[in-house]
Amino acid sequence: MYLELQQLSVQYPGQAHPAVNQVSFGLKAGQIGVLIGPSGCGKTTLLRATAGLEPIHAGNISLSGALVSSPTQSVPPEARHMGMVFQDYALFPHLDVGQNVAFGIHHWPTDKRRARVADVLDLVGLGTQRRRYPHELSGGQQQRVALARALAPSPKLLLLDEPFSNLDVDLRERLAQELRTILKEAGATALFVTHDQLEAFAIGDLIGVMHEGRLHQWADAYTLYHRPATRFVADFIGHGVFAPARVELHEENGVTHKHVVTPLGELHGINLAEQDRLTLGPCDVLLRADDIVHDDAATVQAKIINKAFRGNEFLYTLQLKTGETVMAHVPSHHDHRLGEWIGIRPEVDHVVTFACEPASS
Ligand SMILES: Nc1ncnc2c1ncn2[C@@H]1O[C@H](COP(=O)(O)OP(=O)(O)OP(=O)(O)O)[C@@H](O)[C@H]1O
Repeated sequence: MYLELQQLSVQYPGQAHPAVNQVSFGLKAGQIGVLIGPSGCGKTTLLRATAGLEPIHAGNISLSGALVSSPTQSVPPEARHMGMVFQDYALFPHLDVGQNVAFGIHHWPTDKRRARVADVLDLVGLGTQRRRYPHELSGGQQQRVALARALAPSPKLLLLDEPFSNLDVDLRERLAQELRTILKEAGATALFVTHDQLEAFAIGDLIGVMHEGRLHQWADAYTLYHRPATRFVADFIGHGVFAPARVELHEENGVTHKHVVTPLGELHGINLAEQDRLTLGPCDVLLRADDIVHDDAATVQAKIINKAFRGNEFLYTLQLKTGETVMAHVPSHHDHRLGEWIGIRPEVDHVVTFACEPASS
């Protein structure tokens, strides 16, 4: 691995619990990793430890085969050759765009420096803005200047901490796509922190979900969504609910299968690898909004108790006769009223179950 964190723990003085607790993951050169999790889960602390800005208490961090952090050894931040981009663009207001971008390479020979500034400004789409000052630029443009400045010295690793959080939602989504393209073109290895899933999905090759200092899962977006390793990940990523269910044996044509009995009916056709993972008996099954199909012919009826228009579809919150609540994505031409009963059936590609948890009061 190019960047490797092993059993990393960081604890602030006077705090009862570590802010980062035994976290391990790796990135290959050129990969983009994203850390996502609720406020206070330890994302920024992990990023700062990687940059060498926080001492670590256990474990180690290595970059490009060299140890940069351990409890007894720490390469100073400036010697790690990492670039950083934060949410406040931190541009120098009295320097123009070109001078801002040249800041980290001021010791380079003039010709080489000019060429590099022009290259990275082109890369971020600001090739014609070199002479402008930060206050003459939009927030999105300023953030691209900050990115160009961080990329200019060709850092070994780029660290980005919620760089778009001061920007409006539309711009954030566009910049997230652009950022991925720019980083891939630059061949940069990057670690990005956000609390926004869409941003994480748009940017990351690998995404780590953190909660209370722990890394619950480190995987690509598809796996996080379809194979969440913990209840926390299942809950945090995507819309869905846990419904009480039972894994039972079922015989058909002399062959025994496992199937899952849910309040919406039985989930059949579970592939063999998935069946192996299922333990017989009671469980909670994850039902995502896209696992529930609206079907007038279905035997299970549910009452619409909430609906949110999302352009091409509605997100309906539905209550079953048995009292459970599920969610469903339904094409937006099926515009039903609140309180109406509609037919639904499960169409689950990946069955995800967890051990039962007592219902919270
Ligand atoms: N300098 C500090 N001293 C003591 N505790 C701190 C310090 N910085 C952060 N913490 C605590 O460490 C934990 C992790 O904080 P951190 O800022 O890493 O979380 P985060 O996931 O980045 O949150 P956010 O999304 O709100 O920025 C929190 O409980 C926080 O209160």
